[in-house]
Amino acid sequence: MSLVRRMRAFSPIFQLHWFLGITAGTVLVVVGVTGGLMSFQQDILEWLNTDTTRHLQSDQPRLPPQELVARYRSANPDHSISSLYWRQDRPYPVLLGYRTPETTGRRGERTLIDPFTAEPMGLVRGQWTFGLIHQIHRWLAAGDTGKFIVGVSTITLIILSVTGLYIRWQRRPRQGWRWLWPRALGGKLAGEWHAVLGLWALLIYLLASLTGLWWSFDWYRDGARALFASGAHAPHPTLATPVSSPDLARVWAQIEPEMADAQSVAIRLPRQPDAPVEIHYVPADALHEYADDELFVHPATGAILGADRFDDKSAGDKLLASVYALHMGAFFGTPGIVIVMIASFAMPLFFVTGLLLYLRRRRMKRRVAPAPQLADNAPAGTDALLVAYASQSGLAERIASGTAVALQQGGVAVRMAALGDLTPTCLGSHRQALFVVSTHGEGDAPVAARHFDRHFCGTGEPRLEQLDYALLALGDTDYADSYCAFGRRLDRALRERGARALLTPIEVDKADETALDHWHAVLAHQFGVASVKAEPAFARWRLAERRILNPESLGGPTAWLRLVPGNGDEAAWQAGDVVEIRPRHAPQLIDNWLAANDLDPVTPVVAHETATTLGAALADRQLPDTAAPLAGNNASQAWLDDRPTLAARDYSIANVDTGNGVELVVRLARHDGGTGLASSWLVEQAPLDAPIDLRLRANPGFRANSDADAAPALFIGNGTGIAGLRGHLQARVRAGQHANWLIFGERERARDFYFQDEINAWQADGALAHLDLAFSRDADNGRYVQTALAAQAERLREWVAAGATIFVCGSHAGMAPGVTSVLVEILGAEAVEAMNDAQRIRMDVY
Ligand SMILES: Cc1cc2nc3c(=O)[nH]c(=O)nc-3n(C[C@H](O)[C@H](O)[C@H](O)COP(=O)(O)O)c2cc1C
Repeated sequence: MSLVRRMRAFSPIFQLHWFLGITAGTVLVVVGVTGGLMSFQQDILEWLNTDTTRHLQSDQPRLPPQELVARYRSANPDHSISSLYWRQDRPYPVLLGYRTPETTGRRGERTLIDPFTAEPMGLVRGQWTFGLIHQIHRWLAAGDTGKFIVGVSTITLIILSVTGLYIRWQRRPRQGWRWLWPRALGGKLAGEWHAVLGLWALLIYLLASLTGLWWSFDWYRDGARALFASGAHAPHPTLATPVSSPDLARVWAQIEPEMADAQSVAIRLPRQPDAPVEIHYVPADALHEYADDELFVHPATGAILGADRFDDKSAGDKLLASVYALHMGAFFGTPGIVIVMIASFAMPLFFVTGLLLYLRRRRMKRRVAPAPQLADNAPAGTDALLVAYASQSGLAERIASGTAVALQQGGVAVRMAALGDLTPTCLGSHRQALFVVSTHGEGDAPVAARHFDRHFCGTGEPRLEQLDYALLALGDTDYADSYCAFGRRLDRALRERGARALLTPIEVDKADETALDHWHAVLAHQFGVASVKAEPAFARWRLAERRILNPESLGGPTAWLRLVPGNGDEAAWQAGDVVEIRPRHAPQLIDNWLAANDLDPVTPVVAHETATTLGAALADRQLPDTAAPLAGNNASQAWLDDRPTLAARDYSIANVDTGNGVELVVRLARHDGGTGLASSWLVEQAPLDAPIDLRLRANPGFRANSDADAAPALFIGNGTGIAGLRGHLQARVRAGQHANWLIFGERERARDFYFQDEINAWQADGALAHLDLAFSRDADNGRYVQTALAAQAERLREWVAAGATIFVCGSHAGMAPGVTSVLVEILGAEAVEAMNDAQRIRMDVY
């Protein structure tokens, strides 16, 4: 079976594993720990009672059984003795079974007596505790209900062991036996330890649970007997002449030589006059300490009437007689007991590491970049204001959501929806709507709204005469031929259907704040609310680490950066998300500009609600070529207030959220006039620890959709596009999703293979099923990622057929259109369109 097919089959098994682990885990922890405590019960009891049992170590001859019985009887004339049991391999009292006229139970009463005096002995210390531990282990100290719960949890342990093995097998690294060993040490690898220790403990858990069921369910015991018992038993002799009172002295005289070096001896006195005395003893060379032989002895003469020896049993009977020894590990001697004990005590470890893994998965799934939450206050029918958005990289969605929340807080009933989730008919049920949409590709709608675009813009039906609307179109004037093309198309289509514009559509070039302020202001006025601005603020982060990834590259330097939130602030994101960073001018540049304009850098001003100096405040403001002469007391402040802030730049987050901040991959942008403001600041100028104004943003077009987790994934990207791909790959590798295929391209393998070690390690561990590299300037491999993709047409078809999602990250110029045309060529335009509609092609291109 190919890897992708295996991955598809794998998911339900994974779900079952964690579901059972979470639900039955607590019971298994209790059963495991109590089982572990019982492993050396005998030794612990002896140790606890050393003062009362020390004399039992003596070499003095012990009283023979008949003497013990005689003395006990004289002290307890109304006790009818039924059995004697003693160990000869350790200092332990004799366990005497008896019945009194009041005894009702089948097993009768038991007491411990001194083997030298027949005086009663109590093993007081610890006995009650172990009794309770035993109760909990078998019944959770809750009778039949507890017994049933333990039984079901034991079955669960079997399923957990088998599914765990299957999961580990599916995720095994390709190389040799390395999957039997954790990849590295460390706290973050809880999952690795969970899997590998689980693998080692697997046989023990299977053994303990398969044998443990013996005591849980009658049907299991009967089934095991039906399966393994031979049915052949030594005949239980009956005496021709009944004996009213056994002659224990004769019996013992007959068997004593055979018992001399036995580990333990049990004598059961007959309850019927025609029954023999039964002797159970464990010979010195027994297979294990529960492999006992049985003798039937004539109660009057001591003659041996028959024997049922462990060695003579069939293999199946031996197995059945060894269930307890197997369960305890005693079947394999002391090392077996120790191993079972360790595995039992390790049960909480599996539960805790499993729970951590589960919580981490949930956290990774749930964590979203901060966006205002909209309460559901929309009444049914037409009265709610519809706020519809179409967003590729999250900006339109965030603006829509901020607008919706602010309006709602101002008392307006609001319903928010993605445009792609609406039908034209659905629009017909609203009287008022706001549209916030961006344009992507070459004048296209964001991917999630393309279906809507095809069916709405152009048909003219149904009519929307009841609808009043306002529209915010996001775009970029660098796309001169298609500036805000989708927004304009939508506006035209709405008007053609008879909808009325509440205001002239507002177009926003490169997230321009002035245009956004205008949008917020007119809406506040239109709906009579105080303010509609609800954009999250930039937070102060810190540059913690920076490394150049491509020293001596033919292209510009590309830096790997790690930024951490300041003041212990919380930050959370999902793979695929982006950060917006507001850049800063180099201090030297500001000094020069201030000097050229004859302004005093230390003039006190207020910026971002903080008192500071003009020089510091200008760091994130757009600087005009020249400043008009400033006069008057408050001139500097008023002038500063009019200076727009520098536009924020988007960067794909290159790592999964582990609480260590965000990682970015930034290339120094070069153009005619020099280097890019933001990139040169991040790559070259900002010193370590420099403050960075940063805002996290959900990136809906590039996050994994809800089905992508379980499906195979193909990652295609070039240059700094590795950032967005790496975030996803890390998330999948951590979640154990190994059906990953990476196609990465840059200039030269020797200098531009970013994250080479990490990628190679994934491949070696089997976490990356395929890796195709395309280095355009390499003599032997000179090609682009789209060429590398075209060369794998067959595999592409197979992966897509298996449900793969395709993630594309990197340049909009060349790479993204090139990849799209190869996809169309290999899969067909219709299939690509269907994949887009199903959100199985995820794009983060720039
Ligand atoms: C690959 C790409 C293609 C784009 N194409 C256009 C375009 O054709 N016309 C336009 O006005 N803006 C275009 N833009 C700019 C986006 O519309 C603009 O960045 C917008 O703020 C994105 O909003 P969103 O994050 O909600 O998708 C493009 C942006 C990218 C990254």
